[in-house]
Amino acid sequence: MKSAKSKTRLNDMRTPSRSKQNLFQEDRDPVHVYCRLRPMQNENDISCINILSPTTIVMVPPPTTVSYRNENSKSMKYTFKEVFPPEANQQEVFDKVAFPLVDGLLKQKNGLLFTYGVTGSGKTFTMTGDTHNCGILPRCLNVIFKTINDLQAHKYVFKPDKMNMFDVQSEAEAMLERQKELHKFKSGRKNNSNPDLAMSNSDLTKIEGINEDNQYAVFVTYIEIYNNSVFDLLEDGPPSRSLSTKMIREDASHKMYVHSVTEIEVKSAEEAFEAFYLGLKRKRMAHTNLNADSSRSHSVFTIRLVQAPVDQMGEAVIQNKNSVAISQLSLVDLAGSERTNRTQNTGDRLREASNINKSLMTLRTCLEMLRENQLNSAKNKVPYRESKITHLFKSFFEGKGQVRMIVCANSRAEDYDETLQVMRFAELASEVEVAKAQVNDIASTLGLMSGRRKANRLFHMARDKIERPEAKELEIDLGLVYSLGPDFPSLELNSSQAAHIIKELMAHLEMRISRRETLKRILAVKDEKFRSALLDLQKDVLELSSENASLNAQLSTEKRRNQVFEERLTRTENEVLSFQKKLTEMTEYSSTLKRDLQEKDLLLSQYKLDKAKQKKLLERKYQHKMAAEHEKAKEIISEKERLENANEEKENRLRIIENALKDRAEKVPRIDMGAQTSVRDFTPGSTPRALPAHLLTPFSSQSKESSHTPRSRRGVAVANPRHRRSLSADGRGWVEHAPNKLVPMGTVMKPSIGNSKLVNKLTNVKDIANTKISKYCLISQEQDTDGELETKLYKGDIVPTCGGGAQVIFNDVEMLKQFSPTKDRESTSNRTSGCARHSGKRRDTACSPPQTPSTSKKQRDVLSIAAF
Ligand SMILES: Nc1ncnc2c1ncn2[C@@H]1O[C@H](COP(=O)(O)OP(=O)(O)OP(=O)(O)O)[C@@H](O)[C@H]1O
Repeated sequence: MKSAKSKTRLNDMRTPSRSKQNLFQEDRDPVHVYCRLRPMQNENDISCINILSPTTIVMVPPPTTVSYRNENSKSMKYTFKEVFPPEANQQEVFDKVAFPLVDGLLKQKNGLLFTYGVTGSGKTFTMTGDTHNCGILPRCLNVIFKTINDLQAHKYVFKPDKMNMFDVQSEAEAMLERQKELHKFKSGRKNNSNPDLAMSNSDLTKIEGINEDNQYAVFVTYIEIYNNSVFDLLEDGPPSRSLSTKMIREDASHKMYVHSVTEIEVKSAEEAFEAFYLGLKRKRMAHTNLNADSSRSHSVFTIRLVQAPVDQMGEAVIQNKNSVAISQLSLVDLAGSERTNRTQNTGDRLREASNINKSLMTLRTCLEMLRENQLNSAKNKVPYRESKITHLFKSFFEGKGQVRMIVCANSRAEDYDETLQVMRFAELASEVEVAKAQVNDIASTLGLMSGRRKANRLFHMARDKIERPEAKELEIDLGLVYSLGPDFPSLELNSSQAAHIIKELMAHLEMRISRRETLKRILAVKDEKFRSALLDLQKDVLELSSENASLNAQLSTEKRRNQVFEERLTRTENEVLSFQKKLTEMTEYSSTLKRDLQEKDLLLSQYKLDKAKQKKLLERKYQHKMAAEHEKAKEIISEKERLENANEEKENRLRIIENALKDRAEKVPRIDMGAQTSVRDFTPGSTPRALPAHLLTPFSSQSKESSHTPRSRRGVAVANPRHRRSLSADGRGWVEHAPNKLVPMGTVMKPSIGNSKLVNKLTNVKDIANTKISKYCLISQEQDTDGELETKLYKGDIVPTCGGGAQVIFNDVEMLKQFSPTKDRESTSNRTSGCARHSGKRRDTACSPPQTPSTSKKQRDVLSIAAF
């Protein structure tokens, strides 16, 4: 539904804003942006890009895309220099986009062409092509070599000086290098032709109007920018070797270049393409090592055309470095932009993707800044250095030349969101302007006439004609130049005037003799001159050769120094790079630590808040408890007073009974004194046999003692039958209540109750409201403050209640603890003072903890009364 709606809303379409201000100045050219749509992979795919005109497309957001949701389903219109439909072939694209750049290259203008787009949109196809459809790169090479075919300088006449410029070598030096190369060539060279890529043989276009008085040479470099590091793909060595990183530097004319990159001089399109394929193989190998594929890096193939005028004779290149003109065409296949969350990349792939996106982002920022500066005459610093690709492009955007961009797009719906970003980038790029290149006619500045090469060619043709066999028939009399005079007069003596003939002959001979003398003198003079000139020359030669030797020595010293400086510079640059890397890592690490610290601070403050809350809660609880304890204490004191009063009353009554018994005993005659035991003979622990059991309570002895000695709980406790273990489990019925499973402690003294009923839960009142059961014991195990396991037995009497239930009156607590005999004896002895020890293990009874008697009593009195 929504999709149909969006397709009908062409009214909503908007043309991207473009300020025309200052755009078409005479000396500036905008970046030409072309759009190429690739064919759909599947017939069923729905296209989201429609071509409105040869220069305009409309992007219709499919309903599944983020843009559809965020931007109110608006269709977007984008305008380009030209739009290539899916049916457009490689030749068309080359003719419209790259041919003008090649034309410029041959006429000393720099050019940059880059393909940009989402992964799989056809960038590599457009730039390189495949087996049957060769791309822009091979076509450019073809046209270049087709044009300069006869005008090429001999190999090694131009030699890179490693500072992005070229030296001009003499023919002899160049020949020497050629011979060296021939030797290398013989010793083994591999065929680098590629079965997957094709060179176009059909393209026989030749560019007209180039300077025929120049000699040309073509050099190629091939680099890739992977994870923001530059690698030389034509570096010497086997393809499997890992590549070293290169620096980007600025040359004397402020052009950016890759320092110490391998620059190969190529003499044919095939040779150039072979170099390209060698680099491609290297790239694939390097990426296989990194477990990645080719689209994960930006690759830059640069063609540098070097040209210099020939001399006056039209024969050889002028041996002057300043007369060399260099132009370059960089063909850039940018890595595909992609959304990392769509591709679900992780690890190395995620790092690659983020580096690609970062560099494309920097490119975008640079273009934005440039446009801003150009539109508002501002001087904002363009951040070229933030990424290697923009750093390398700096000379194109800031220098002079032509910049072309092909936006490759896949019209399928899945790519819509990313393609939209690409289109926005393209829109931005088309608003940037680049200064037009100016051509310098070096020959005219050197005062050379045009047509030198042509004249030289004609001269050679004429000489060839002269050297042909038919030319040998021509008679050229060189004898006249050095003759001693005219021919001899007639010597025939056949008349009377013979004397006259003799005179003439004599005169002729005298003239010849004098001429001979003159010639001899001239010869001698010339001979002398020649000799002295030869001597001078020899002297000069000697001087020059010694000078040459010293200059050579100086040169080699300088070269060595230069090399040392170069090495030092490279080392320093590497160090700077590694320091920068470290700095970035450390900055990242420090920001991670800061984040951690902040998180921990937050946690700590949260923890402190919680603690404060807890403390307040505990304080409130403590206050409530204390209040309750005060109340309880008051109740206990009053209960105690009541019990003491009752006790006193009982004692009084006992005393009365005792007195009465005494009186009776005195009155009754003694029958068997041995069988009777007097009350006075009662000692704690013994059982008076003659008295009724209910009278032989501790109270009797206690009361007796109390009349003589001050009351002491400790004394009582020793004799208290309740503290004897044998009585812990007397013959009465017990309810043993163990809510939790007991941990076996392996003690000698185990809580063991004979006549007992074991319950885990007290849910049934019949468990205790039973006439056979009168005692209750609650068993609990817990850790004490030292972490030792402590078993407590809370004992009490079961008293039936009037409602038919029962209540337990707790009256005793037994504790069982274990200590290691080796554990901190002193502290243990302090802690266990007043406690019994049994072969390293200790058993406490209810009064065992070091308490004052009153505290102990209090503890017993405080025992709660539980009703069931
Ligand atoms: N115009 C076209 N005509 C025919 N096939 C094409 C066209 N464009 C692209 N293709 C095919 O689409 C596939 C992907 O293209 P290509 O490798 O050029 O994409 P890419 O944009 O370079 O991707 P990456 O960024 O991942 O390198 C290739 O198989 C290519 O042959």
